[in-house]
Amino acid sequence: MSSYYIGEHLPSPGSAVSFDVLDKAASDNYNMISANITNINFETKVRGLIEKARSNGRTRVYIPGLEAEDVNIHPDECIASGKVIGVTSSWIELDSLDPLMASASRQVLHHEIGYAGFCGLGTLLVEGPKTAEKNIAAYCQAVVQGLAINAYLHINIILPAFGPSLAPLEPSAEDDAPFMQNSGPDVVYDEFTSWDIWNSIRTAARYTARLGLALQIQYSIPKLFTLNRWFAEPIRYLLIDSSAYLLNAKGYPVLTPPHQNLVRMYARKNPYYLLSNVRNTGYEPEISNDIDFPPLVPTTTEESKGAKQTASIAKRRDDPESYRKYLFHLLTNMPPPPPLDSFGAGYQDFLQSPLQPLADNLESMTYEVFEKDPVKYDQYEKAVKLALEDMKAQGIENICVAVVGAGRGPLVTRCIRAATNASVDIQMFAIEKNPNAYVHLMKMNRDVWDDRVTLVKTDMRKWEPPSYLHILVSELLGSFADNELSPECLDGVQRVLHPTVGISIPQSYTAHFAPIMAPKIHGDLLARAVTNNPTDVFEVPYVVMLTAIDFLSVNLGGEPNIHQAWEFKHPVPTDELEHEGGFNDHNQREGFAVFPISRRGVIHGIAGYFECVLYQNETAIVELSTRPDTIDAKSKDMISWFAIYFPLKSPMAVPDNSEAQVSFWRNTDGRKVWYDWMVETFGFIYEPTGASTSKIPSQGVAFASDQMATQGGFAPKRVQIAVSDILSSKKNGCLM
Ligand SMILES: C[S@@+](CC[C@H](N)C(=O)[O-])C[C@H]1O[C@@H](n2cnc3c(N)ncnc32)[C@H](O)[C@@H]1O
Repeated sequence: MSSYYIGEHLPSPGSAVSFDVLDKAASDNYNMISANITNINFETKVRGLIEKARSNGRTRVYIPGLEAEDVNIHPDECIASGKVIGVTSSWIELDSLDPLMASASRQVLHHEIGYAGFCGLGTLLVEGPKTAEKNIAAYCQAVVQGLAINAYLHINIILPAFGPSLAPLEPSAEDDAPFMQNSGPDVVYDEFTSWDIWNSIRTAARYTARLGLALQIQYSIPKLFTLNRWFAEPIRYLLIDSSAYLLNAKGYPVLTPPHQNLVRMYARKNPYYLLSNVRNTGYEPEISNDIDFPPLVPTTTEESKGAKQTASIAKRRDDPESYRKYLFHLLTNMPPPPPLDSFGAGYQDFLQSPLQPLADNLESMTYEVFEKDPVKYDQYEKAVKLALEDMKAQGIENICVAVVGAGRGPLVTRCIRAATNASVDIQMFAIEKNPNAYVHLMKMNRDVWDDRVTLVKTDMRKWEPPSYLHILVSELLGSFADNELSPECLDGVQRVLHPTVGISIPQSYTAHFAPIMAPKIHGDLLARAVTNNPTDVFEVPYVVMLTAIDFLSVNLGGEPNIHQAWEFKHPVPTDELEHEGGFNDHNQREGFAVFPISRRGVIHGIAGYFECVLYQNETAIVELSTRPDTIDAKSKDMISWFAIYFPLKSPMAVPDNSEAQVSFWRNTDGRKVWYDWMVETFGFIYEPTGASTSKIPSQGVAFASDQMATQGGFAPKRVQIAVSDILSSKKNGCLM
């Protein structure tokens, strides 16, 4: 059984929901229908009341509650079947600048929400504002009030994926009205206009999980950066209009390659699919100058209705099922997901506290999860083999290798295999402080390693080996490299390493960061902060499989800008380790970076990653990476680590062509380790040259600013927009 739910969107206010309607959709194999809650009768009644109030010179109107003749649905078996999604009236204008229309619309919406809840509907679709020109605040307020009417109902706002399609076609009569003076300067409609509207609504609704998106897909679809932006949002429904389809040579509806990519991309979010205008579409042959590829914007509204024709097909049969069939075919024939997606299924955007393997003893199941990684252990084996070959070439004999923090022993197995493959005899040690894992190591030694491994149950920092070690192999890395205290542990065991030829695998590791939009995670944290101390919620990092996110700073190729925060190298020079009065201060670090942001958005927090050099010689390097832009080159398909996320308490909006400066600190007092982080945002104003010569910082990619400076006689001046708190995980730091 497939888990794709495809329904038929029936937005006509005329049709009452009955088993006949459901049967009709079911006979075309649709899993559900969406239908208007109220009918044309109700619309006519309300419009009459508005006009009456207007002619009486009133600015308020009272809309009485619903009556039996006003509604399409009743609390019956149809609704109980769970196959009906309610749609509120699309003719209302919650954002109208006409107070009569706005107030009537709000009352209609609230009557419909109340009645939908009474009937037992769990989900509603609510038409979004029709343009961005009007009173978005009034729209937001009506929706937020609506959410409070029924605590269980989920509301999904219908918005087009393609922002410019919201631009008003012609000035409406209302535009002459005196209240127009409140509407401010003209709205520029661009790719993000629709997202701007959504951002206002969900911000006003405090990121509640009960508010989602029904994203409309039409013939014109946005560019990849806009699709990426929507991907970060809660797309619960994909509303695909028949106008998005073309007809193939046989007269069947198919989606264009860009539409197919869109569907495949959003399938990862598991939305419900609703197909609209698939019945009685009555296509006529039309001008076919755009038959091979869709234009970006339909030239007339007519063109956006109904499927496009190929030149060879005059008329398509009336076949509503064909739309569903095609979509189903597309969904069920997608390429298999990448390994991390299958491995992390169910963990997308799920917040976990980072492990503390030093302070806590891990359970077998946790080790078992690590051991499923198809790449990490191969990389370690390669690194150990290279190191052994290099030592052999230098004539070093009686090589001693220790895995420090051996867990259940997978790295020990790999070291033994590397030695066999490098034809080097080694003396093997396995050090583990977790007494339970140690039992498993004993079993492994007996059953797998022929008792050839010397096992020691101790904290590596206290280990006293019989002789110097040539190679210390460890895997103590967290999602931000050093956050599970690898530096502190390796410093403590470094004294056992051979002073001249001893090496550590890994040799070095680096922490990396980037500001991101993560509205889902922010919503989850807000919900947690209702019952928990906000410091414990917002001032701690989380390990998370970041999915519903958007990188706000990208390079010209669309790749995220991610910067290195700092590096640790092992072994550490002895004078650094042993200086007077040291309290682990050599493991303090700080780093900052400037991220140019060309397209507006909201910073919710900082994503963290790591890179690691396991072993490098003059000709080869073996590395690990969790950075989305380098993982494929360095350790493709590695799944052991999700990213780390450092939240901001208050989201920071950033305009087009701005910058975010992110600062990070790794702190320690000799007892524990913690991080501080802070974000500053900057915009640019332009002053005539001569008035100011303030220079944009070099990392700040000069956007329009440098061009203006040279071409138009203006110099850019960097001005601060906002500053976050300094957030600190000190209270919840890692014990050394
Ligand atoms: C992330 S696990 C890796 C386990 C195993 N090497 C693997 O790759 O599957 C880290 C291991 O190091 C151990 N460990 C952490 N700090 C230690 C210390 N100071 N001394 C000894 N073992 C330690 C933990 O108990 C844990 O078993």
